[in-house]
This record gives sequence, C-alpha cells and structure tokens, in this order.
Amino acid sequence: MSQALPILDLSWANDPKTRPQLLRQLHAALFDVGFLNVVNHGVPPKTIDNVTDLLPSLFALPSEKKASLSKLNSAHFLGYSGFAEETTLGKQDLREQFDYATELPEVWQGPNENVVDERFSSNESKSSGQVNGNDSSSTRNFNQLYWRLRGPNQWPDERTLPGFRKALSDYHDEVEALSYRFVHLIEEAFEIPVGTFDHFFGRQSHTTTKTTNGDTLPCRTYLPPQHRIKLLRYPPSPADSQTAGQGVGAHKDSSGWLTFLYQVGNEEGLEVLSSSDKWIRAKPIPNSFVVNFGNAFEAATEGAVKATIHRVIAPGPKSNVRYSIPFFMGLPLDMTVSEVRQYIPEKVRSLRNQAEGGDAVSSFLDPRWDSLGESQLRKWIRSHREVGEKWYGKEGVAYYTQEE
Ligand SMILES: O=C(O)CCC(=O)C(=O)O
Ligand SMILES: [Fe+2]
Repeated sequence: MSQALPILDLSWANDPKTRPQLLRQLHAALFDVGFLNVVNHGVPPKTIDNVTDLLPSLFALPSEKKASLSKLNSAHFLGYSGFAEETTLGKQDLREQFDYATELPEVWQGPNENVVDERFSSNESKSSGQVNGNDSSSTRNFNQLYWRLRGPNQWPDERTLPGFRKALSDYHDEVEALSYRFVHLIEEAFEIPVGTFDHFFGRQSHTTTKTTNGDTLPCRTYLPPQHRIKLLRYPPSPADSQTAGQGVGAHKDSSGWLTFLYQVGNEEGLEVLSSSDKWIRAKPIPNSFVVNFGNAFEAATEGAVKATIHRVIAPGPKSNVRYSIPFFMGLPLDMTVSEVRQYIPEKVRSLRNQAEGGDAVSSFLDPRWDSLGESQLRKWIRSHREVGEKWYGKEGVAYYTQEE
C-alpha cells in the first residue's frame, strides 16, 4: 500500500468516458487497500454542515441532559455514552459519543421485559447453526432476541437543540443514498449485475436473482435494515500527557457492510494499518468521505476485500477537539454471512489467495455468529456490557462474551 489512501472522484461515474477508469480504481482500492476517500459523492455540503455545526452544542449540553439520553435507556444500544466509557483491546477509548440509527419502530416480540432466552438456561449450546436466516421470509421470527436491537432513537427535545433531529435525519438520508449508489459501483467492479445486493436493503425490483453458481433463486425479502451513525468527540489530551492517547483502539468495523466516515475539520488522528503493517495517516480531505469495509463484507468475500484495521490517536494537548461521524451501512439481522456469500462471484472470492495476508477468516466461521443479528448483538453487548446486562440479563452477557 502506498503511503496515502486513494481518492476516487465519484462524479466520474456520470460520464461514459471516465466511468471505466473509476471502476478500475475502485477495483484496485477494494482488493489492495480496503480503505479509500471519495469526493464529489453527491451529499450536499449544506446537509453535512447542518449537522457538523450543531456538534459542539450537542456535546456541550448539560451533563444531566446527556445522561437522560444514556444508552442505558435503550435495548437498541442507541443514545449517549460518556467520555471513555467504551473500551477497545481492554483500554479506554478517549472519546464521547452519541449513537443514532435509521428511525424505525420496535419489532421484537419477546415475552416480557425479563426474558431469558432459552439458550442461556441450557448447558449445551442449542444455538449452533440454529439461529440463521435461511428460513423462508414469510415466517420471519420476531421472537429472536437479536430483533431487540432494532428500535427508535433517543432525541434531545427540539427546544434543547433546535433543528438537530431534522439535520441528522437529512444527513442519514443523503448518506444512505450515497451508500446505495456506491454498492452499485461495487457490483460493477465485481462484474455482477447491478442491483444484485438491492434486496439486502429492501430495495429489490426483481423477484429472482442469479447466484454465482448459475442457479436462479427467489430473492428473499428483508425488512430494510437499520443503518447506524455515531457522532464522536475526541477532546485534546491533558497538558501533562506524555504519550499519545487512544482515541479508539485498533479495530475492524463490525457494525455493518460498509462504513462512510466524515472527518470534521482538519484535526488528524485516523490511522489505517497497511498490508506491510505500517500505520498510514488518513488525513482529512475537505468534502470527502472515507470508505471502508466491515467484517461482514470481509467474510462474504472470504477475505478478498479486507475489513482493514484502523485506529484513532487522541488529539495532542495543543490540538483542537476532533469530531467525526461514521455511518455504518446496516444489513438485515435475519440474514447470514453464508447467504451473502452466494451472491459474491467465485472470481472475486478467489482473489483472496493473491491478497497479502489472506487470512480473512473471522468469527463468522463459527456457526453461531454466521447470523448477522447474532453477531451484531454480540458486538454491542461486548462493547457496552452495562447496557447488555440491563436489557439482556447476566445470562445474555455471559453467553455473548464467552471466549471461543
Ligand atoms: O473517528 C474516526 O475517525 C474513526 C472512528 C472509527 O473508526 C469507529 O468508530 O469505528
Ligand atoms: Fe472504525
């Protein structure tokens, strides 16, 4: 990997003369780097500014107001987490955050507040391979615990932060539209029919689709998934700090299919691990989004496209506050990674052998976590154990945090 991330100009997609070159660049970025910048992406600057202008006021709300929006109130892990409440690699992340998502109602139909999933009360692991998405779409089972992840946001009231809800909702809608446009470009770069993945997002116009071994399958219908947005604030380190702090520790994104990250202003901090194990700085580029791929994408392509490891170094004592906004494109909770894999051509998957360090195998290989809902629930419980304990019980936390 060279020392800078590639920059793709998405307006090249609009001209038949430049489109092939854009697709070649995308192909290279997908398979070589797994991290890229996009410019001329079509998200209006005003839509972005309307959110970023409000971030200082949002985080400056009185602490009791922020506490009233705590994630502890939410079985969906949506809301506020205070400074350094989250940990990565066993170390505190020196940031404060609000989690939002596509505004959707609850669907989970569990028996009551204190439900104990039958799996947790049994010694033998009944769940292996059983919680998956291969059931017919007509029998969607809203008793599955992972459906409890889906649900509404916690908004500050309009008088407290006028215009915030509208600004963030507009931002969500524009970045969602960008994500769908971008997935169509990926399909082209993979040389599969444009729209192959549409049914993952509840957007299918067709009722059948071809899998990569040539079979024609009926498209399962899915509920449109919930995308997630984090609003992040990284304060400068204390004046006496000797070493660079951990803004967020090294990780792969586990929340979604693709991530579209907006870095606000000029504050640096994001670093990406290259295939030669060197940290590359991903400096903010004005009016751009950083795009990278989540664990599920890596697993679906059997590691041909990597969920590249990245981290954020906390701003130094003389820096300004750094804000950033990752948008994690969701996938249906009742889908499995094996199912997604059917739509990825063998010629794409086979590229993993050529990619350096092609050991892309992730926890999805364990049949329990092949289900995206299960792997998402596990991820959220692991990073917010108190919220997990409150809504999923001690047994739930024990189940989802057990070591392999
Ligand atoms: O703040 C950033 O630039 C990146 C944050 C990030 O990687 C994450 O929250 O997953
Ligand atoms: Fe990340």
